[in-house]
Amino acid sequence: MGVCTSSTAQCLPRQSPIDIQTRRAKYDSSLKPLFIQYDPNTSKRIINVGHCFNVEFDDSSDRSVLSEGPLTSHYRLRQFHFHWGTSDRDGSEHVIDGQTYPAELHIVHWNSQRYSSFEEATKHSDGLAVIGVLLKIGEPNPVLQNIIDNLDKVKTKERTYWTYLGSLTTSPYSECVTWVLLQEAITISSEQLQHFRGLQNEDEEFILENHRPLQPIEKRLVKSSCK
Ligand SMILES: NS(=O)(=O)c1cc(F)cc(F)c1
Ligand SMILES: [Zn+2]
Repeated sequence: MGVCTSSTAQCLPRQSPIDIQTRRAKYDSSLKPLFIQYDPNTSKRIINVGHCFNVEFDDSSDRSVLSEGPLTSHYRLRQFHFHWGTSDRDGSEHVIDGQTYPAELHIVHWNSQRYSSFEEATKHSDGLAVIGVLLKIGEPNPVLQNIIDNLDKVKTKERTYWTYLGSLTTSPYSECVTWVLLQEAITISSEQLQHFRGLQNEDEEFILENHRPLQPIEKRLVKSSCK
């Protein structure tokens, strides 16, 4: 069945982002640790896509992959990007117990085990896996400063996470994403974050914010990898 890009009779909508109500998240002992293997040499370029900037990767082979966790296939790294707000008070897309964060990193992967391309994968309910990392204001983050060369430092040890079935948070909002939201935020300084708001879109207007409003959780269950 193809994915829904809006609520239709056949399927309850599974839109993103959502408010993660941690007390309602259910511990699932079958959830395995994430397996993240990134080769920084697969990074290609930074491109301004109008509403944000994407750091793109060479996804012509499985050199940078995500598997395990809630996933039953291996997913190939495609790009990462950020969402932010007009001030440090909000900007993240996901919200934790009603708490917004100043920004959110999305590391986008597509199911290269089952599909032949990113574009094809977005048409299927198990097509993408996006790691969401919340950013909080704190010390300047050297990794963010050089995130391209240090992507593998973003992965790492036993990270605990929430996971749920959702969608792209920008048009066409395809319901093709298994979301894996890390429970530990990383820091970014207010000055580093200010650089994001200096980006301009195709009309040379500053991109002051680019986060989508919260979407209804409907009947979905958020699972947690830890008690
Ligand atoms: N923001 S998001 O991670 O859901 C996303 C990822 C993507 F590859 C394409 C999109 F349009 C949106
Ligand atoms: Zn995103």
